[in-house]
Amino acid sequence: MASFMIKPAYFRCVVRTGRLMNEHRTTDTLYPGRSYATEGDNRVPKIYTKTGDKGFSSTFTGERRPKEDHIFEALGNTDELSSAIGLAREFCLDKGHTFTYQLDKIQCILQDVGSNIATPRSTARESHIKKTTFTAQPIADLENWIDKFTEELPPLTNFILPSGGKGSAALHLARTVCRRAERSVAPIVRTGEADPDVAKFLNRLSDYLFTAARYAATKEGKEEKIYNRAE
Ligand SMILES: Nc1ncnc2c1ncn2[C@@H]1O[C@H](COP(=O)(O)OP(=O)(O)OP(=O)(O)O)[C@@H](O)[C@H]1O
Repeated sequence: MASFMIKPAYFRCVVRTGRLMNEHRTTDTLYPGRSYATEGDNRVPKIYTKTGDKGFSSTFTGERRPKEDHIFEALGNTDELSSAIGLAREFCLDKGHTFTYQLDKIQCILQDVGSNIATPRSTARESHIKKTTFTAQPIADLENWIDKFTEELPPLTNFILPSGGKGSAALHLARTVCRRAERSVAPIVRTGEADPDVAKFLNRLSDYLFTAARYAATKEGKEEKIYNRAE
């Protein structure tokens, strides 16, 4: 019988299923096609299944694809993005920035992004689609946060170089990873395999990260380096 457990590995495929041990665990790491622990099963599950050793892995729809498939590329980039945001968040927490709750929320949304990418529409059943639907609300949230930051920022008059303190520089780095995630998601969305709002979210997220980086530098009173053309 198929059942599910938590796997704290690097990519997190969010599966909302009635078969979960705890219904509220909607952002846990769950993998399709696995034999997972069920309620009352006290065995300590192993993190490795070895099923990926030959260079193939599974989509949420159960397809086996080579690890260099554009789906795993996009999943890896999304995962890297969440890690980069996690690091930036730590630096921002150290400085007492009040917007870190937004980074928390974004990391959760990135789980949903991953779930949507991991569920190619061509092989998805209705139940898969239902569990991995991506909504447009997070895009509106990002726009709202960007607008609020912008109200407090000096206008942009020069090219800004990644700088402005550790939090700011880390947010800039996350922005560049976000751009890569966006590039890798583009072909998947174009072929109709993932939701267009996923691409839209990533596009808006890089603007958010840019603005948040500037905001962090401003609040910390740190100088943002600007581009100077070499004479
Ligand atoms: N190299 C990778 N980059 C990005 N995503 C991956 C990669 N490998 C697997 N995935 C995705 O992440 C999910 C969980 O990763 P996991 O490491 O469990 O996969 P695996 O390599 O197939 O299995 P195992 O590590 O147990 O042999 C997979 O089901 C797949 O969707």
